[in-house]
Amino acid sequence: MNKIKESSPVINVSLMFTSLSNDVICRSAFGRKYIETEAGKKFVRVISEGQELLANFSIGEFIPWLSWINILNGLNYRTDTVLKQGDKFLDELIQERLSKTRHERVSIDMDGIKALNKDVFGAGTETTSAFLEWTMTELLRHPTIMKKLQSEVREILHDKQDITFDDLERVHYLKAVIKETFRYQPPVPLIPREAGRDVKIMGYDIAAGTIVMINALAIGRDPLFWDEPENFKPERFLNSSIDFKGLHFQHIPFGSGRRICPGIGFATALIELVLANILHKFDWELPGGAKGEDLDTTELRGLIVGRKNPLLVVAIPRDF
Ligand code: HEM
Repeated sequence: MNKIKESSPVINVSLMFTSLSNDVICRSAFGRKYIETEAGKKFVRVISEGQELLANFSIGEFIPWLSWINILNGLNYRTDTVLKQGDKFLDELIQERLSKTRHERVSIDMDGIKALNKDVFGAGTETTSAFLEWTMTELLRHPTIMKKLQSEVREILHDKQDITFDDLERVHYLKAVIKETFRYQPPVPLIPREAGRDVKIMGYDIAAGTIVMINALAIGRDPLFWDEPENFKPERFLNSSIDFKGLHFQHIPFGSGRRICPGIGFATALIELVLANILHKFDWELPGGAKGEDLDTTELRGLIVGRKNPLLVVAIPRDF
């Protein structure tokens, strides 16, 4: 909150959300912040490039005898470089931690530790910051919803500075806004699955081993399940039991089944806390009196879909 106050009136909130989720995940996964170090910044770039590469079309995966194309177009080289750079950062980090910690009953090898760290960092940072970006985008595009949400948060929190998890039990409209953003703009729109055996789904034969993409974005905007799906309307969740915890298949921003996102509780707590804080303590406007409806909403291409262009906003601190 202090960083927002100290920054110039126009804030790049995209950058702010990225460094915030990096800090929180690094402290949980690695035990300390890394974003301010050169190595940490490089690792963030490596993870971003890794996400971008994952979204690339790799012809060799679909037509194995054409996999030489991945050599010619540089895909193999880029993938190899990214993997090596990520490995180097984690090697150094783990060695540093091992030298400082007493490790008596360690039953996990280096590759295991690295894989877990990569999983948590890769899956937890960009998803969370992309989600926060989209929530602020939609709130700025819908000033009435922003006002209603701020009224709720401020009525419940009064002049309280430190928001606790107990306070978050009572912010029902905030929870509805979060569910609606997940429906309207899920940070992971496509969820991959591999068919474990030959199956027939809705008349289609799917052979064992086929990769199937489940389109969470399209499901979230399907008029079969949702009223006015193209409108951002958090009220739809106020008297509804529909949640995103994997039991309601029309709303699956975290996936579902045995591979559902294990960070769902972590992410939800973080998102609620961040949004309650920034909406309680600041008013938000677009620079130069720009109107919300004109706000650019171009998406970044990738496995995790955030905004293509950073979100620039004016933050006005509230007097308590
Ligand atoms: C807004 C935030 C987040 C969203 C939208 C999100 C979404 C997802 C989705 C859709 C999947 C694939 C699930 C499936 O295949 O059914 C996934 C997997 C995963 N997520 Fe998240 N996630 C978020 C935050 C986090 C956080 C904060 C962490 C860790 C602290 C995390 C850790 C993971 C891991 C490790 C996997 C892989 C699980 C596996 O393959 O078994 N995620 N996430």
